[in-house]
This record gives sequence, structure tokens and C-alpha cells, in this order.
Amino acid sequence: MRHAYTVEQVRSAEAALMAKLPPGTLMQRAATGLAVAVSNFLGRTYGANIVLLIGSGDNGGDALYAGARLARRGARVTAILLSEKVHAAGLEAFRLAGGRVDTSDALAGGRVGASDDLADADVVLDGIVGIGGRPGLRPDAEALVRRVEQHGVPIVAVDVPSGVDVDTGETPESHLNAALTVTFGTHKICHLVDPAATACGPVHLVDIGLDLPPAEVQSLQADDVRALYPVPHGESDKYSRGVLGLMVGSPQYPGAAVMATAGALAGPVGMVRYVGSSSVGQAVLAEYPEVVVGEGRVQAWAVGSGISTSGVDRDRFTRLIQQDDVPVIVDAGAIGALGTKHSARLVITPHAGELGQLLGVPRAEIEAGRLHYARTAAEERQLTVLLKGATTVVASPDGTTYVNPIATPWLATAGSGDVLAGLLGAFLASGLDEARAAALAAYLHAAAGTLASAAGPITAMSIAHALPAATRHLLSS
Ligand SMILES: NC(=O)C1=CN([C@@H]2O[C@H](COP(=O)(O)OP(=O)(O)OC[C@H]3O[C@@H](n4cnc5c(N)ncnc54)[C@H](O)[C@@H]3O)[C@@H](O)[C@H]2O)[C@@H](O)CC1
Ligand SMILES: Nc1ncnc2c1ncn2[C@@H]1O[C@H](COP(=O)(O)OP(=O)(O)O)[C@@H](O)[C@H]1O
Ligand SMILES: [K+]
Repeated sequence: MRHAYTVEQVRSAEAALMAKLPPGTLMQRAATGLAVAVSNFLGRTYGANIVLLIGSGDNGGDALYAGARLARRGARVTAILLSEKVHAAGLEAFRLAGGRVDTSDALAGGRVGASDDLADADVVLDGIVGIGGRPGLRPDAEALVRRVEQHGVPIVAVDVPSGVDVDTGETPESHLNAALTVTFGTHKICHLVDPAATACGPVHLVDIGLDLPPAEVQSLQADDVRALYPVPHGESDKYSRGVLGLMVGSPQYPGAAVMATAGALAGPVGMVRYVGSSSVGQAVLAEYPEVVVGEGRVQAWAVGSGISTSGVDRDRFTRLIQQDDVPVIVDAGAIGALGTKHSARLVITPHAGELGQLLGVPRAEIEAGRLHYARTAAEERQLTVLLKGATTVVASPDGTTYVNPIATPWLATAGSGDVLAGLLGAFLASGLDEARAAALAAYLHAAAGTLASAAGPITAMSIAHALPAATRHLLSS
């Protein structure tokens, strides 16, 4: 499991550890890990041109000490100071190691020297602000960052890409986009939650020995998927593996039923039942003769994919969400049919537009505050939210939050969400709790999309068809 923490949690863990260690130890650990990561990123150190952007705090200190190490190993390292006040001991160590300080005047707008240094750089280290930063880049920092981008020089962010909101993953103001982020002690929320997660690029974690409480946000890793997946055993039968009921697809969108069924059958259930109009049932049977069409006992329901809100059978839906023994996935049109009361355990699977409609908030606001709104909906409505998007967020009413770390943009294809709803239904029917079922489904859906897209552009059905191989690969690796 990958865990992410708030700035407050990180600071208190750092304080506890610092009290036991000689002064400066943590910063030296961070700077050493940073210097090694930069060398690995470049593939060489000797003769490399490295530029440091240095702000006023310890984040700049990390960059200066790492710059000193890189200079001692033969790199040409130049620091551009963005503040009158910078980490004094770090600057001294940097100068002693042969590091140059660019003295062109940032605020005078000249920056001739800086411009030359930037044009020649192999990499730029962003030590402008770390976890002590407020969102946004100041005008001088922003101008420099835009210059770096114009020259196409990759940026390695120290701890976090400057400008992002570390605790929410939001980017309300200007920020930089890193080719790599090197962080210390633990992941912070911005490393896992979009839009900031995208700005981080790949994230490299340097262990500095922190002791941390339970995490705010977590991400499944391959070994978690292996541990959680309900693999059948000698005593299993089709009922004990779980029966999923699908109330999805409509005469207008019959394909949704086929795609949700494909997702479900590629999951861990023993049986899928289809309940709906006979023409849609026939379409499902034509593709999947193993589906049982008609009423019967199920361990979970998936409702709404490929059904418009006005097409949802309200009486039936209300009865389903008022029973308390069978969990229900509420997808697509059924999200719009949700009232304020339910007693079943529910998982809703909106994209940003659908969550916006449910909460009465514009879509763009949901996109900008994905973690916040997923958590708000989960808590206020007392249900689990799987918010779809480039990084899918799963939030449960008890506060447990997962973020899916491995999606590919190829997943953004019509019907992809129907496959996901079916797969999630399969995990719920097999007996997993809602949050874990949702996190596992998002992970495997993305793994299948990644596998399928290796052969070129994908469709929803190719995601479903890649699910067994993606699952086998994960379970056997
Ligand atoms: N506390 C520790 O033990 C460790 C801290 N480390 C480093 O220290 C960093 C935190 O250092 P600090 O607490 O000094 O804080 P930062 O260096 O993140 O930034 C705080 C400084 O930046 C200024 N500032 C805030 N927002 C700004 C903005 N938008 N634009 C420009 N300037 C802004 C503030 O006035 C303040 O002077 C971590 O991110 C990490 O890089 C690491 O060395 C590991 C150990
Ligand atoms: N940019 C992206 N990167 C990765 N995954 C994405 C991206 N955009 C969408 N997805 C994923 O693709 C799926 C799309 O589902 P959805 O919006 O319901 O489409 P549909 O209604 O056509 O099935 C979701 O699993 C979502 O998380
Ligand atoms: K930074």
C-alpha cells in the first residue's frame, strides 16, 4: 500500500524524529537521496549542467545541499536565488563545493545570466517551496519556470512541485510541472491526487526514517491486489463466489448491458443475473450464454449503466436501496434517481459531471477539488463514492480514501465506465467491503486498459477482454 499524509502529520513526525537526532540529520538524508535521484535521472553527473531554483525555506536548503554533492562529483551547478534570505548553511556548503550563484537581478527583469544558464541546463531542480509553500508561484518564479519550459529543460521537483496545494492535490494557482518529483519520508496528498499528481510526474520516495500514524489517503499496489483478490478455493461453489445482479442497459443503450456483463464475468463472481427488458436480455445472452436472465437471489446489484435517469424504474430502484442486506452500485442514470434516503450499502460511480449534478456544484469545481468533493459526498450521503477520472478517487463514509495510481488515458473511451461498473459489482458480490471492492476494480480496470493499449487504441470491450490476462499477471507476479 502506498500511503499519503497531510503536511501537519509530516511535520509532527519530522519533529519527533528530529528530537532524537543531531541537528540537520534529516536534511542531509533528504539531500543525499535527492542528489542520487538526480544523478540517476541524468544518467551521469560529471560534466552535467544543473540549475537550482532556490526559495527562502528548507526546501531550498535541500536543493543547495544536493547541489553541493553534485558539484563535488563534477557537475557544473548554478543556483538562482529567488529570495534575499535563503538557507544560509546550505548556501555556504554549496559555495564551498564549487557551486556558482547566478547574481543577475530577478526583480530587475534582466536575467541575462539566468537565461544563459537555463538554456544550457540538462536539468533544473525546483527548490522554490516545499511543504511550507502556499499555492501559486510568485511572478519572478513563474517567469523563470516559463523560461525553463520554453527551453524544454526537465524539472526535478524537490519534495513537491512548487505552486501546488500539498494537502488537497488542487492547483488553484500557477504551478510547475515536473519530470520527476523526489520526496522525503512519505508521500503527501498532492503526489497521489489530481490535478497535482500529474504535475509531479513519477514520484521517487527517499526514506528518512519517519514514524507515521494511519494514512489520510492510500493507493493499492500490486501486492495489495494479490492479497485482496478473492481467488476461489477447494470449497468454493458458484453461489459462495457470489452472484451479481445487473439492472443495466436499455433499448436505447443495449451495449451498456453487454459491456457491464463483460466486466462482471471477468471478475471474481460465480454467476451473473440479468434483469431488464427482454430485448436487452437477448443481446446479453447472444454474447454471453452463461448469464442467467431473470429474477433470483443476488449478493450485490449494479444499476443504471446505459439507462437515462428518466428510464430508471423508480419503484424497483427505491426498493433496492431500501433493503439493507445487499449492496448496490449506482451508476450513470441511477445516480440522478438517487434520493436522500437509503439503507443499503451504496457505491456511486460518477464522473465529475455526474457528481457535480448530485451535489449541485459545477463540473469544473469538482475537477479542481476531486478529493474534497468525493469525500464530502461520501460523508454527507453516507455512501461510498468512486469518482472517475485520470486518477480515480474512492472515498467511503468512514473517511477511508483510496486513489488509483495506475490509470492510462486510453481508458477514456465510450463504455469503459460500464465495464468498470460490472467489474466492481463482481468484487462487491464476492463479499469485499465497498471501499476495497471499488479500489480493486479501479486498479484492475486500469491494469487491463494499460495491457490492452500496448497493442494500440482500445475500446471498452478490449478492456474487458484484457481483464483475465491482467488479473493473471498480477496474481502470479
Ligand atoms: N522539516 C524537516 O525536518 C525536513 C524538511 N525538509 C524540507 O523542508 C521543506 C519544508 O521547508 P520549510 O518549512 O522551510 O518550507 P518551504 O521551504 O516549503 O517554504 C517556506 C518558505 O517559502 C515562503 N513561501 C511560502 N509560499 C510561497 C510561495 N507561494 N512562493 C514563494 N515563497 C513562498 C515562505 O515565506 C517560507 O519562507 C520540505 O518540503 C522539505 O523539502 C527535508 O529537508 C526533510 C527534513
Ligand atoms: N484521462 C484519463 N486517464 C485515465 N483514465 C480515465 C481518463 N478519463 C477517463 N478515465 C477513466 O475511463 C472511464 C470512463 O468512464 P465513463 O466516464 O463512465 O465513460 P462511459 O460512460 O462512456 O462508460 C473511467 O474508469 C475513468 O476513470
Ligand atoms: K519544490
